[in-house]
Amino acid sequence: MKRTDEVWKTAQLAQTFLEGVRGAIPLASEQLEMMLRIIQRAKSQVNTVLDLGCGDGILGRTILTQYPHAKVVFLDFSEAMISAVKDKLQTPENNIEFVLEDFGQTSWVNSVQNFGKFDVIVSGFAIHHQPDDRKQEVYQEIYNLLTPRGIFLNLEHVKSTSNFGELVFNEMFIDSLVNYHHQRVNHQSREEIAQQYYNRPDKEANILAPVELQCQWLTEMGFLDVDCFMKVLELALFGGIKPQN
Ligand SMILES: C[S@@+](CC[C@H](N)C(=O)[O-])C[C@H]1O[C@@H](n2cnc3c(N)ncnc32)[C@H](O)[C@@H]1O
Repeated sequence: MKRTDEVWKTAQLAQTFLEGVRGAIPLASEQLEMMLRIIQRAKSQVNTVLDLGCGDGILGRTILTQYPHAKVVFLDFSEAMISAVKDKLQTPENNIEFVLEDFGQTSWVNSVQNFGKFDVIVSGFAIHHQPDDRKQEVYQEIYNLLTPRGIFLNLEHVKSTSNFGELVFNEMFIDSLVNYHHQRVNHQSREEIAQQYYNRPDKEANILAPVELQCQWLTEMGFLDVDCFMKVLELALFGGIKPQN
């Protein structure tokens, strides 16, 4: 099967996403707050973190604000994204690692194994580029990389269970893009922004799965306390905890 996710390796898409889309994601700050709240409740100590498909490292960098001494591994297969993390971290500490790797291939695990197991693994809007079989393998690989009681949280674009839900999601996202761009003195019309949204180069790379199904996979794999902790239409924060033994 032809891979559609590799469009993300281009510097142009990295720039478009980071400058024109990431900040427009509806309820983005609430999602980050919820992620931190769940991690804080699940873990009294966080020593090691993996941000899988990190982009500019927004998830890992948010965790660092609460756990500044944690070792954080930022993994992405786009060089442009890895340099964006480096720029945004400003003063890279010794405890930060960057890994240029493709988690679509099972070999990515070898590149992070030498950092030991992780207390927290987070991923944002990245795993949905994999076909469902590979998504499940990635979740199993994540499970194997966690410490006992380690937590996995996936902030993800998930599939609506109805066309109606998809329609409402698309409208909400376009409204959010319009507000975001108009605040930045980009006065494109709603129609132009909607056109760009429906024809975006990464659209074909989305292989969405319903959050209920993905939570079921995690439960069957052995994760505990599996839940969809937050969901607004197609944007969901879900995950689970690896058992002690
Ligand atoms: C939509 S962006 C999200 C970035 C970031 N996690 C966030 O929440 O803003 C998806 C990211 O996943 C990365 N990505 C997609 N597929 C990947 C793969 N197979 N291996 C490594 N990185 C991947 C892309 O390069 C991109 O940085």
